Amino acid sequence: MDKFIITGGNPLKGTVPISGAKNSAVAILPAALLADSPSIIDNLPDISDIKLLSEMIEYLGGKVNRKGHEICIEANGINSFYPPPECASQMRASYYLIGALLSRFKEAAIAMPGGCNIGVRPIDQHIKGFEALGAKTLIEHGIIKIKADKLIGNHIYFDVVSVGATINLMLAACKAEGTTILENCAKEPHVVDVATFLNGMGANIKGAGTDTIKIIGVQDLHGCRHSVIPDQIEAGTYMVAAAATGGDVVVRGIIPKHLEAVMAKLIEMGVILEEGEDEIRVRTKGRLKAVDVKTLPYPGFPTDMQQLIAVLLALSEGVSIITENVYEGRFKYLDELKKMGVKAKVEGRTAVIEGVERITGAHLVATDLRAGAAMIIAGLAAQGVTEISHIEYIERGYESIEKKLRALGADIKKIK
Ligand SMILES: CC(=O)N[C@H]1[C@@H](OP(=O)(O)OP(=O)(O)OC[C@H]2O[C@@H](n3ccc(=O)[nH]c3=O)[C@H](O)[C@@H]2O)O[C@H](CO)[C@@H](O)[C@@H]1O
Ligand SMILES: C=C(OP(=O)(O)O)C(=O)O
Repeated sequence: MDKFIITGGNPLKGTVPISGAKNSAVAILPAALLADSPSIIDNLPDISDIKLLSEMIEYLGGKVNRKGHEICIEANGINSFYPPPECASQMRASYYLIGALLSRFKEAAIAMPGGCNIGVRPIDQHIKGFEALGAKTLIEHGIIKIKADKLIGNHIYFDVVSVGATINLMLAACKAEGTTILENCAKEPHVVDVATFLNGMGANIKGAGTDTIKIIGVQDLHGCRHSVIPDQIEAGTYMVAAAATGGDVVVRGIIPKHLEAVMAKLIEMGVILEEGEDEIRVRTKGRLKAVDVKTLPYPGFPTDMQQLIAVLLALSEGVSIITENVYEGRFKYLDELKKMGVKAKVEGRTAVIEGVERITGAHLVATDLRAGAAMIIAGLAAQGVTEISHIEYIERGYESIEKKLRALGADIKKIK
């Protein structure tokens, strides 16, 4: 089992390139299965979720050819609709194979998705949507079996704002007969990115990025070229790491607009930000101030940044309150951080964090992707040595994190 060993105390300095967005890329690969000719996707992040998804597509009979950050996907050879359950259950985004296979082949059988253990993560809204298009579903022995004679457009209202359900229904509806209207949709940048890719393939999707998406079904989709948008959560991670270590870092290759909620909170804390066209410079002067944070769907403060900003709040002056509105189980990591001297109390969906002046290195277990990244930031800001195990969670979503941090002057190494 690999571990990260971090000796804290070095302020991060320099420029860090941001990779393609995990949550966009994991939907775009399944979307490519809808086309009857190859698609070429670039700016693909080199992360384990993408490797696993590529393996599942190959297992189904698709051709996947990856060179660095570019991948070519050809789906005409697909002859199985049953990805290995042990793979599908390892990651959240395997649920996009349901929408994609249903759309093109009218059939799929997929293990219930896994992903970060951050609370209850049902997929009832996905299933409600598929059924509204005419599919029949059966869940047996942990496998979702879904079939349709044909898919017919419908009016679907989501009871909760869900990224996964919004994207999955775009996948399922874009080749359905007639028009589908999706209401109460997620508006995250990755929803827009997937719609852009599908429209590039010949789909007719309007309104992605707003509450209502209209999809007029088309018969055929063709492959196209697409570049994945930058990962705003990876960018936010390095921004917080820069601030937590009192560094001076330029986060480059990003879309600053996607980070507005994160920037607003950092500015409120006293972080100095300079925004360029595709970059943000992050610096600090003196101790940061405590602030309250409430997570919300986009354009609100992203839940995926909650664990990361918590480390900064833990080192700030005063008491901060975090309200986690998306996942009720996303505070487990605070128990690990307490080993470093972090002061926090959790009650339901609220965490009260009392800022301390210093934290100290400890042996920590990464409990999920962002928890692991938060532990890295804490280790970089702490006095002494921090050891983090179960880093496979971190590698699900961060490309070469230790190399990028080392290039910024961090003392971090990966050991077997
Ligand atoms: C692969 C991927 O893109 N993962 C992201 C995606 O996860 P994911 O797509 O799983 O998250 P959703 O947006 O669907 O979940 C939002 C909320 O809706 C609830 N819900 C969701 C679907 C459903 O059918 N029923 C239901 O009740 C969930 O329990 C949660 O409380 O969006 C989350 C919210 O921004 C992010 O934290 C994840 O990083
Ligand atoms: C929760 C996350 O990922 P996933 O939905 O893939 O588990 C995340 O990216 O923070």
